[in-house]
Amino acid sequence: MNTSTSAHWRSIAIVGPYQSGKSTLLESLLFVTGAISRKGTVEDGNSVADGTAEARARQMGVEVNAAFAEYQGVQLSFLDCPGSIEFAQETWNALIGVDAALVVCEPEATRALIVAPLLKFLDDWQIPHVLFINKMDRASTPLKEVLAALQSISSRPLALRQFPIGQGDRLSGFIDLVSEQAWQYHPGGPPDPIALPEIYRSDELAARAELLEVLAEFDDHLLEELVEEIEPPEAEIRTDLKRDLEDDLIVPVFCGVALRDFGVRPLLAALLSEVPEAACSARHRGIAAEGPPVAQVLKTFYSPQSGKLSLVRIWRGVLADGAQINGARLAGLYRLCGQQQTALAAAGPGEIVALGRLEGIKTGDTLALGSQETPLASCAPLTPVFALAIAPEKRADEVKFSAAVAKLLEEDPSLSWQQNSGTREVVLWGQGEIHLQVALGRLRRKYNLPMQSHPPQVPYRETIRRAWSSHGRYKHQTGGHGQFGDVYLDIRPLARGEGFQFAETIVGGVVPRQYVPGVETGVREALERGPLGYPVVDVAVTLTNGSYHTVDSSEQAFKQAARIAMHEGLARCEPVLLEPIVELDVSVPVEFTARALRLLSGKRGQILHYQGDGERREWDCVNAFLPLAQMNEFAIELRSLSLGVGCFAWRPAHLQEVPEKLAERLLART
Ligand SMILES: Nc1nc2c(ncn2[C@@H]2O[C@H](COP(=O)(O)OP(=O)(O)OP(=O)(O)O)[C@@H](O)[C@H]2O)c(=O)[nH]1
Repeated sequence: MNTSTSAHWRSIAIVGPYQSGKSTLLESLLFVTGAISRKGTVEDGNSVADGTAEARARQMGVEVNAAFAEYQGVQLSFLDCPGSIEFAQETWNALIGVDAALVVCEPEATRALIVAPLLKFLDDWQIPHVLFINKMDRASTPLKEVLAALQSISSRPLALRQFPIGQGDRLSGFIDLVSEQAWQYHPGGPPDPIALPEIYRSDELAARAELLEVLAEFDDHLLEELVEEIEPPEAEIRTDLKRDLEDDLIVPVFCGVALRDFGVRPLLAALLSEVPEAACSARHRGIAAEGPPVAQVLKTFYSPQSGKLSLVRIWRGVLADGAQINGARLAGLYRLCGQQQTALAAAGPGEIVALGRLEGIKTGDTLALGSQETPLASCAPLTPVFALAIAPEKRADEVKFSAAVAKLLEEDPSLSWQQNSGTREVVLWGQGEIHLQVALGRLRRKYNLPMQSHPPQVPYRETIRRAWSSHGRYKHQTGGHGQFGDVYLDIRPLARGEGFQFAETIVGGVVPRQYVPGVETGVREALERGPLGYPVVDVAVTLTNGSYHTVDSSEQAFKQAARIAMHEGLARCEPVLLEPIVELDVSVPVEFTARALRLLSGKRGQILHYQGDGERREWDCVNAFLPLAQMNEFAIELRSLSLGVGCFAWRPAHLQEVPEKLAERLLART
């Protein structure tokens, strides 16, 4: 293998909505290229992409899978990415390291919107992409309508490359709109050339004219030819197609049936001839052609055979096993194809390989050999929106818990965890219930750490509505010298968010100075658990009076007296329950705005305002307050009402009184 030239490498991420057929398409691509001799299926759990137990159990992609094929002298790296929005971080991280994305979608106009977040990401990062409309054997909507729906969410013009012959279960072939050659699908082999059926002639001409018009937008010479009704040479069209994809100006569209390998060969041919070469992609990312090796980590994972592996895209130079990179020594360099690892001595620009045991290196990091390299842009971790309280099933496992969770988080940057001091729970945060259940499954399988989980407790607080002057006296006689403390405390509510204030207005030394800290400690301790059972906030306490005993008084005795005064006083101050409120920025397509607003209101949310999303046409951004207790359900229901594309960012806002009836119900449960 020649590792010094990038001309023979193409790396392609296979992305698209949940269950659109990405893994099936990968299987077909590997079969057609001869990388595998027998096709597996997702249902049987034996496809290349069904590597992990979690993916097999759920029959869905839950992480990026790398595969490799060599075809017509070109080495192809494929990254099959999960489609579920809950695993979007995996997909985003992988996308920044490829030459192009192959977006697989279904032939349904009503579901085109699901592709919108993906297309936005590709546009934002200027990643060239090709669309493959899969499952054409099930298409019931005319292709024209599907294309119109997809065009409405793509900022780049779509360039249809094939016109299907037949529809749905009558699909029999396609017409290549560049060569105008018609092909008949041939189950189990390449398509056969056929004469262009006359009944398709006018549709074909119209579709071809549209393709040429799209290309002419970026080529004045072609435009002149079209105006003068000169038939452009095929070579000119092909040159335009290659250049326009390289420059991310157009989105070529192919269609087929991945399950039956229909349309996969012409797609492959276009990938080979039109996807930018590795050096071209590096140039677009601003990486100079000359210089020491540079690579970027697209994914981190732990494998039973090799320990920590970092899947990297090599942008420049050659990496050799054993080399020093970012202060760590490369211990193993592998090409991946599903679960198969092939050890290599070195790998060159354009390749996607796994590097062994790069301690201290994380996903997104830039690896540079030699001089200081400016870090390449990487994806920020997604805001976690769903939480579960977790604990090892067996107490004895608590020791290995932290190390295992640290590895889990290294593998998946969209997870995070926190020890909630108020509720004493360990809370795992992620992108949704399936995401967290997959993470827990991984803890069980990889680290032999069975976990239990449940919805986290809400860190309620309490406060008081009215002031009270309270008296506490602690007097204790135990044989020798006794304990005596006596205090008068004014307890009053503070405005929300003001926390706690302590003051004293003692005159005449009725409580000696050295005992005042004891009083404050007693007050603070009493506030840790108020009459309703939760920490008390937004309270001011003033020590106004008291008395002492020259022998029996101590700081400890005054602390006890303060606790007594607080416990008795707080109960008379009309304690009320407070709940944490978060502020949300919800993004939804305009057709779902009304339902999102209703969902927020139905969950006790308070809508602050909403307006058009500055970044996306036909999307709204709703700003609202929502009780934290409702956030898990909100995350699930928002997705389900918006074809999975509605999303939100959030931040803690403030505490707010729980409505009386609800508070009664909550308190009755505790
Ligand atoms: N009829 C038909 N079914 C297909 C085709 N391609 C895939 N499927 C089926 O669609 C389902 C989903 O296919 P997958 O390949 O797992 O889809 P995926 O996009 O990889 O799924 P995720 O990674 O979970 O998003 C499976 O039942 C496939 O058999 C196709 O061309 N035609």
